[in-house]
Amino acid sequence: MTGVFEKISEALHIKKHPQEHEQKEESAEAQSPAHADATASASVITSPVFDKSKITVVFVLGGPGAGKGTQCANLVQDFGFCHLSAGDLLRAEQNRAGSEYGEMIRNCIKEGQIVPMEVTIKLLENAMRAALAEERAGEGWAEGRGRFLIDGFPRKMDQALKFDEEVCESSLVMFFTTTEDEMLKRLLERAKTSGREDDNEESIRKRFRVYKEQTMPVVEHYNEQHKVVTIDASASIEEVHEKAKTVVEELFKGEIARNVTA
Ligand SMILES: Nc1ncnc2c1ncn2[C@@H]1O[C@H](COP(=O)(O)OP(=O)(O)OP(=O)(O)O)[C@@H](O)[C@H]1O
Ligand SMILES: O=c1ccn([C@@H]2O[C@H](COP(=O)(O)O)[C@@H](O)[C@H]2O)c(=O)[nH]1
Repeated sequence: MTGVFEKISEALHIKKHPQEHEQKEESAEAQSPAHADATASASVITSPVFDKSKITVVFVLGGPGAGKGTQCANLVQDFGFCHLSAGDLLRAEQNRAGSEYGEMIRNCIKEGQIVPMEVTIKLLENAMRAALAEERAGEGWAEGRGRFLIDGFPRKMDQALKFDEEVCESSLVMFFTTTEDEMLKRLLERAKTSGREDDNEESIRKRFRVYKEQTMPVVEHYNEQHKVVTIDASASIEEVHEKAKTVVEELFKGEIARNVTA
């Protein structure tokens, strides 16, 4: 029987990477799909696709409109990150001709609901592979290394657990906070030009509710792992940027203080 992940990979036109799970592929047994399903259900320890010692993953969380995307764009300029917005990847998949998930993604986004994790995680994994295959120049990208800002993900506990275990263990969570009133104001302003189907007051209220109910437990989870740096995003874009930049500088120097407010 083909696993859910394999079915989604096929549907998303995702090819298996030659380096993926090298140890598993060396084993003749592991080449049998039946065996793969059996081992998955037996919860045999799996190793992540990407090695944390080479690949830095920083999750960027915060409420809708807190300014995650804005700050990620700044940090790309500063540190040469590859910025992957889970929402952008889902919107691209929604609009991809022939996608069997298009309609489902559109509905979820409009309702502020979370798309089933298999889809989002496969899109992220695929985008990470593509970025690594580019063999980018610049700091942090030599010899199979890479640095990723994963924006607006994980939104739900199942995503967090699966990504860390099977794709790449995250190094840090940057958590941008401001008030709901401020986020609403920013999103309604963005709505004038964004063209996003969920930038309207009804969808925004739903997104706020999902954020509180499903994403806040993710922040709590990483807090328990001492991985969270909270950044007050109420200030100007440049002031928030300065704080975020310092956090990343400290991360790369190995001097970061965890579970702090920057
Ligand atoms: N510090 C800030 N002060 C004022 N406006 C801001 C600030 N940061 C971002 N904005 C503006 O607020 C809007 C939302 O920002 P952005 O798109 O970065 O948020 P986001 O957290 O990525 O939102 P979403 O989760 O909905 O994608 C944008 O129009 C942006 O220009
Ligand atoms: O992991 C994710 C991330 C996003 N979504 C859906 O996309 C929209 C928009 O996300 P933005 O980060 O604001 O661009 C979000 O409301 C969810 O519906 C998701 O399902 N899973």
